[in-house]
Amino acid sequence: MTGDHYMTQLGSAMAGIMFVWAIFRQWFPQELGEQIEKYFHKLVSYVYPYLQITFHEYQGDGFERSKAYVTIERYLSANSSNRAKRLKANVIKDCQSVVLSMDDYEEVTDEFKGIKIWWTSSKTIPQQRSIFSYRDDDERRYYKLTCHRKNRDIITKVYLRHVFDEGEAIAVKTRQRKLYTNNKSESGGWRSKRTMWSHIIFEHPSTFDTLAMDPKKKKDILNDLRTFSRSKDYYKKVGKSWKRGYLLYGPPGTGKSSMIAAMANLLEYDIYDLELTSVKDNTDLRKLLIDTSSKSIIVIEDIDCSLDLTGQRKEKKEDDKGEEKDPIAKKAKKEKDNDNKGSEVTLSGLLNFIDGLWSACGSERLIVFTTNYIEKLDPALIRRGRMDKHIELSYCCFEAFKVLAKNYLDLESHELFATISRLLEETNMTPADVAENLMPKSDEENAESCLNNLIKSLEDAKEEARLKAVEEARIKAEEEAGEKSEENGEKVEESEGKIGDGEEKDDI
Ligand SMILES: Nc1ncnc2c1ncn2[C@@H]1O[C@H](COP(=O)(O)OP(=O)(O)OP(=O)(O)O)[C@@H](O)[C@H]1O
Repeated sequence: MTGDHYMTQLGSAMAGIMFVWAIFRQWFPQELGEQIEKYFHKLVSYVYPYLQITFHEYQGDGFERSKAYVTIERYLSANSSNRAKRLKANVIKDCQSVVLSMDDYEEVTDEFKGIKIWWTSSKTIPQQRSIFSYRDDDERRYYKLTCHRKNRDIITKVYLRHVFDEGEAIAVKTRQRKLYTNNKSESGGWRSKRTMWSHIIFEHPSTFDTLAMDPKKKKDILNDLRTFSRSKDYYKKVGKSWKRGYLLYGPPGTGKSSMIAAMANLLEYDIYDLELTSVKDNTDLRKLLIDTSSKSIIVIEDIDCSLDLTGQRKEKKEDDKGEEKDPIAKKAKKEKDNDNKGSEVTLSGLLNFIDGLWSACGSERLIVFTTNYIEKLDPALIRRGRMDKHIELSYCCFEAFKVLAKNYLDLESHELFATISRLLEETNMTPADVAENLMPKSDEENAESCLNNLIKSLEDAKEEARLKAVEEARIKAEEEAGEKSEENGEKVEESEGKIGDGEEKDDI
């Protein structure tokens, strides 16, 4: 019999004796009972110098699994399950991977700073239960930690912290990331209708490797993001909440959404895609903010179109039919009106959302605004400190094209690259359009034909731009000519007027 096994057996025997004693204790006079207990505990501590800590899967009447239990489960799965003889398999991430954990009544050992720790998995089964009422979820599982009592302090203060930290780190690595969006909740009638987050699994393939942009700019953004994610202590030291604002601006199709996905993939954050027009008012906005988690990116796309944030509300359409008499129809109309009523979020509400007191709840968050028209935004909204980094995503340059050629055609160089480089300098084309041209449309197309397609499109775009410029110049010239002839006309009238005046004078 091994020492470990002896320890477990002895532990079980002690627990058994305690159980029997609890039944018979009532038959003993109180003083005698206390004496027996005192000496029994002395005996236990003499023959059984171990400390045991139990972590139950469910606590009290709770329906949610205890966080400590789940974290320990993850820690043991990663650290000790290879030593357990019987394992349970849990499939995660849509059948993409399997996580193994200890099966019931298994025991594994762990070592921490030279100290041995035993972990056992067990379960309690309710006593009164008919065969028909048996359900697997009636069982209540628990983990039991056993260690030598002399190590009590280091185990309770240091080892358990280590287990929880490691378990949480594993959770971050293995969790399925989510893409949230806000919808109006239908429950509770129109009075309590408020926006709530709903989510799907986030699986966007965009990364900084696939993002086509100036490499220097890309490196700068990567450094900024990595520094941010490592700066928990720094933010605490300077007294700032741990969040950072990014403003992404540029024409449609230059990669703003792709960059947000790449950011989330780099930092392993969730995304909250906030549709401001569906947010009822500032209170609703605050509630949504409170419901976001740490390690996330809160995105407001096309912020310039989201709301009229200058303080003016869109005029409510008047119903021409007049007051509704029927109470049911009246209520339905009221509900409809309420639904159609535009968002009442104001600029100050949004500013509060970004950097007010409430914005500090939760931490490690990026707030990203995107716009096609930076000049339309209120300066207060995008000043540094709120939107810490302004990133312009622009038309495709040659360096960005090289990334796309590598992604789409597996090409690092080609004799046509020189022509493409010249044309990209002369013409504005978005990375989205370049990518579309590089994508083979049939089995007959190869890398060279795709490059030729791109060249043709660039030449067409160049010609289109030339014709547009000529047309604009013509219109401008016509306008100027019109203005001049108007001016001349006025001058002639003026001078005729003067002559007229003179004639009148002469007549007098
Ligand atoms: N910089 C880029 N790098 C790689 N792919 C890009 C880039 N820009 C655009 N694309 C491609 O074009 C598609 C559209 O780009 P994306 O939605 O990111 O642009 P956007 O700037 O967010 O546009 P919008 O302002 O209309 O929302 C993407 O799916 C991607 O395939």
